[in-house]
Amino acid sequence: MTDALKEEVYAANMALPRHGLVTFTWGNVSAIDRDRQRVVIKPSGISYDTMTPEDMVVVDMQGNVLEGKYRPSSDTPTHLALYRRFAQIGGIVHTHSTHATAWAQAGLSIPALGTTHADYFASDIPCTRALTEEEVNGDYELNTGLVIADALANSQPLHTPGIIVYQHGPFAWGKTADEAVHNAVVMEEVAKMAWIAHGLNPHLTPIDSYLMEKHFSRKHGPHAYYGQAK
Ligand SMILES: O=C(CO)[C@@H](O)[C@@H](O)COP(=O)(O)O
Repeated sequence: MTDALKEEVYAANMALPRHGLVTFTWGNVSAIDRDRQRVVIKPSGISYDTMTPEDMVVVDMQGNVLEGKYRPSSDTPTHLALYRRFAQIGGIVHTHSTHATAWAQAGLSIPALGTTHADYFASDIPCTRALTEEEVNGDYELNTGLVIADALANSQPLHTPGIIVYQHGPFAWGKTADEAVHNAVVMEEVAKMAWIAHGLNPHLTPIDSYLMEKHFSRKHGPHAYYGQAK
């Protein structure tokens, strides 16, 4: 595996504590080398304080370790399920960032309420359904990826590059690991803004579709975004 991708994934993982998105060893970032069908991901349970680029783990698309002295992140099957389903995705982030996780625990999608949201996400940030007892007791991480993929089935995943898994937490993605981290930071910020806005005005309404279209299209080009009421 080229060391460049390990360096990129290492730098993206180190951005998680820097942006306050993780505590202890929570969270993980990966990136895919689609030409070689390999994924580089954070090692499981290793402190960000001591982590190095050489600690990044390289796995094949079935999750077999190809390089690395540590176990790959416990969420590796979730990352792989998304890479297999969505060819546009190049990097994935999972965190337990406080406000996005709170919306996940409440079972509520993060509503699109303003232009900060609309600059990055073309709709509400959906909350998945609950996993069934069988899905939880089976391969939980793989089933989490499949539930996310099903929730995104009718959308362009780079138009809303994030989702919250019910009673678990946020996953974000992008064309690169760095873009995925950027989207994860924005997701946490708009989750916090939406929580505060709801407290200020429980009767607030979603962003108007023409304002959503104006902002998202300005950054991402014309698109048929989806999901907004009105
Ligand atoms: O969500 C969880 C655990 O619930 C994991 O993302 C978190 O503990 C990080 O695990 P890894 O260190 O990536 O194996």
